[in-house]
Amino acid sequence: MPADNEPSTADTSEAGTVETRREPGERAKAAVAALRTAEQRPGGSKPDPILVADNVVRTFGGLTAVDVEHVEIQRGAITALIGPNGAGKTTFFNLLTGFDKPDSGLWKFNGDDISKLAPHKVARKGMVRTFQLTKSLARMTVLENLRLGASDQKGERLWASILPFLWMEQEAKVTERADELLELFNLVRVRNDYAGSLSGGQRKLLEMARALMVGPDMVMLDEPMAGVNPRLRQSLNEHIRGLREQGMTVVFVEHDMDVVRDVSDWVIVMAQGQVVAEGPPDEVMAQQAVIDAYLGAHHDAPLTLEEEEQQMQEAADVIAKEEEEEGTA
Ligand SMILES: Nc1ncnc2c1ncn2[C@@H]1O[C@H](COP(=O)(O)OP(=O)(O)OP(=O)(O)O)[C@@H](O)[C@H]1O
Repeated sequence: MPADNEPSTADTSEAGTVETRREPGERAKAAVAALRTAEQRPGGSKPDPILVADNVVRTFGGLTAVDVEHVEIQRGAITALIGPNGAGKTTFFNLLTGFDKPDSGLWKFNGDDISKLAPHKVARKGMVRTFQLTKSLARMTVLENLRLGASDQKGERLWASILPFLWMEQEAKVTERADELLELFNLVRVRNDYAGSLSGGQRKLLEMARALMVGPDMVMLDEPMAGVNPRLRQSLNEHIRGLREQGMTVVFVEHDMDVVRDVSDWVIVMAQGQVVAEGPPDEVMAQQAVIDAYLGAHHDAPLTLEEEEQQMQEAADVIAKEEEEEGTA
């Protein structure tokens, strides 16, 4: 966990374990408080940035999907990345986490240049992401999915072949960590169920839990609420805040402005590949230019997963009815 990676003043204090446990939460409060003094302009500097990106450009043929001159992410805070469809948010996520290659650009995480690293190496540095459409493997159990999330931690094939006892110890630790996360995300009951049998919301929780298997410093969530029913949304919100309380930095892409207002400490607005506004949620969302750019482009927003599922169900019902009528004709 990040709390273990970072220097802890409480470890050397006389306050003992209670103080040690409380410390990440206090660090989170300090990080959020420090943001109040941050510059409210695109590319503005942050008091304690964990990620700094410069001149990140990605083109697809003639289309410039991302053209970010400079952006900084405050350590220990929750930053929302918003913007109309096609603004470049997911592409920017893909670039930062090594899932796509830029035309140009340099970004540093915890001071290290990670701009040319493959995704698993980025994860080892402490930066992990989840995907807009969940990537959990349907034919594997929930526990197996989690264990897979840790598979980049060590060269386990090497351990397995040379030092089977150490490998088994590592395996036991991975399962222990998985069980902790199952508890935290209320997934204990479905531990041995196939991931494919989970609801949309439970899959989002699994995806988030899987990202945490490597003990990251920063988590990037791509549309964590998409396809999640309203009942589970509140619980997901709390989980996102919980990541901050544990000392993690969170960046998330979200279209639902209520969620953004509710969860984020800072908002970065992208449009046409560029960062066009930054600031605390209420201030940013009150800007007319942001409202126009955002709402204007949402008239033709794609369907949510729920809407898509509903449409598919309706289509299936129509087909079934037609087949039934053909059969009786
Ligand atoms: N692999 C690709 N090939 C060609 N064009 C792409 C590719 N990936 C993204 N794009 C284009 O780049 C632009 C930015 O897309 P991106 O998915 O990053 O936007 P976004 O802000 O995440 O949108 P949304 O909110 O709809 O997810 C869009 O015009 C998109 O069509």
